[in-house]
Amino acid sequence: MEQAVEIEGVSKSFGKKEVLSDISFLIGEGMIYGLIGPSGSGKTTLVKMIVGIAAPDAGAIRIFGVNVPNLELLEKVGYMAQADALYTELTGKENLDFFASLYPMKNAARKKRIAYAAGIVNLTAELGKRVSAYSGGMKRRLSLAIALVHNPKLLILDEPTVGMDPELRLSVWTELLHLKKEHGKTIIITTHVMDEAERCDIVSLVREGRILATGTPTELKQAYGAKDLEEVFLKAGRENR
Ligand SMILES: Nc1ncnc2c1ncn2[C@@H]1O[C@H](COP(=O)(O)OP(=O)(O)OP(=O)(O)O)[C@@H](O)[C@H]1O
Repeated sequence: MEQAVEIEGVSKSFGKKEVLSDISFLIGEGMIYGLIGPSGSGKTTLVKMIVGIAAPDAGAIRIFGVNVPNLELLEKVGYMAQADALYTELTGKENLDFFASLYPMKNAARKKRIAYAAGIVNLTAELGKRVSAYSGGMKRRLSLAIALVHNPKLLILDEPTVGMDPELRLSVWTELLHLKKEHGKTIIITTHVMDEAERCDIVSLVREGRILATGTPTELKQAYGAKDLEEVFLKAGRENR
């Protein structure tokens, strides 16, 4: 299997506080890879370094064999940050148009991608409204559509379903699974929600800047004799104290 992402010995400190400590792992192409961990464990910092918007103090990250950061990767990566970066005075459609225009796409293709991305997050009917009138969940949905709009090979989603109702969460997950299965996309997702972690092919449990354990949800549950990933997390955490 080709590696979509290679992370080698990555560390990061803010001042005296080490928030990531010698992290290494590989993400195979076509995987849904979950980074699971409590608030403050370092998931967002790690994700920002994979995207190339923060630099590690030590170590290296490669995406599709290319060292991060590299402009060549912009087209290949879709990133949904935890805080929505939207133009609130513009409509949803104008936001999508703007972000899509940053990538080389013909007009007709751009329109098609915008319609597709808006449909996935069930925002088609609201695209004409200004974002300042959107709810928190709608903003999250628009951010996800923006991450998808240029048809990237690698999607990096930082807590994408926060603020979404269960029905929409389910439909987003259905679409993520479809993107993986039918289009071979690689998806990295951070979450606190354990039933979302269960849907990932591989999960890494992150705590205090370290990876406690990595495996398929089934492997992890077997290895720790646990009934669910929550229990795996608790047991792995105790072992590492
Ligand atoms: N720019 C920064 N300056 C100083 N400290 C930071 C900065 N960014 C993150 N941190 C610290 O790094 C640690 C890890 O934060 P990070 O946001 O990566 O965690 P997280 O696992 O994504 O948490 P959450 O799920 O709440 O977003 C925290 O202690 C945080 O306070």
